[in-house]
Amino acid sequence: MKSWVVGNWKLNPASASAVQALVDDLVDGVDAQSNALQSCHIMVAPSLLHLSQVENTLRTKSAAIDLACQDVSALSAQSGAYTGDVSAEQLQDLGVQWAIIGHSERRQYYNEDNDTLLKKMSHSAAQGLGVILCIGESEADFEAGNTTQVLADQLTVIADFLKQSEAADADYIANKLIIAYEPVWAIGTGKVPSVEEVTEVHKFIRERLQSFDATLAKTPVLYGGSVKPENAQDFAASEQINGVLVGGAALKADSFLDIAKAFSK
Ligand SMILES: O=C(CO)COP(=O)(O)O
Repeated sequence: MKSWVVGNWKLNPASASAVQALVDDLVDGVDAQSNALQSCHIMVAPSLLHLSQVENTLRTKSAAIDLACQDVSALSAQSGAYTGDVSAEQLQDLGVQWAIIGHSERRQYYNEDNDTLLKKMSHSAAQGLGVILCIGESEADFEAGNTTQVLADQLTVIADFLKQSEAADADYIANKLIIAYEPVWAIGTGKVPSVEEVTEVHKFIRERLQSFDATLAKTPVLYGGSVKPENAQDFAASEQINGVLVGGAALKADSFLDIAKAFSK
């Protein structure tokens, strides 16, 4: 299975010129190192404001980089009277292939819960937009030994989605779903769980997914939280870790592509 290395740019960079410099560096880097990167899917998720600019560059320079948005409307799959929202249909029309949903920062600052995420997932599926569902426990839950309980609850979004979806969605479920395990306490902190801990958690996630539907046995499960070029090799060594969701280290083309090389095995 090809690995996935996804850069979540969050609310960065601050200017369109800095976005352009980053995407240009990425495209040049991917082109120059295409052999070293061939067994790795590379994806970036710029802010909504910069999606169009990045899409334009990726299309015209034809780099092998997928495009994701960091969020999608829960209110409608199409256009409508929803001030401030961006729909799955609009994103798909722009050439965006994936939506990140359920990131812990959105759960924390926008109170996104399982009901909201089920709507976001359903709208994405209706428009053929792939979904990267982020899950992860807080530090308090980690300390209390509640990790698997928290993850099991967050994964019910998938079970609920499957219950309401039709047989026609089988292809979507098999090819357009990615899970990203991001322990909240590891995001932006420099603290990382051990590879063994992540491996165990990923096994648990995979078992849960398979209990929902056998086709989910092959769903990629990524790790996220303080991934850097210095630790990427360690995570890449685990068969259970199918790639990474990178924040801070994705904001420089060199460090992001060094991580991608570690996963291109
Ligand atoms: O939240 C993350 C990616 O979605 C991880 O962020 P950092 O890599 O900056 O810890």
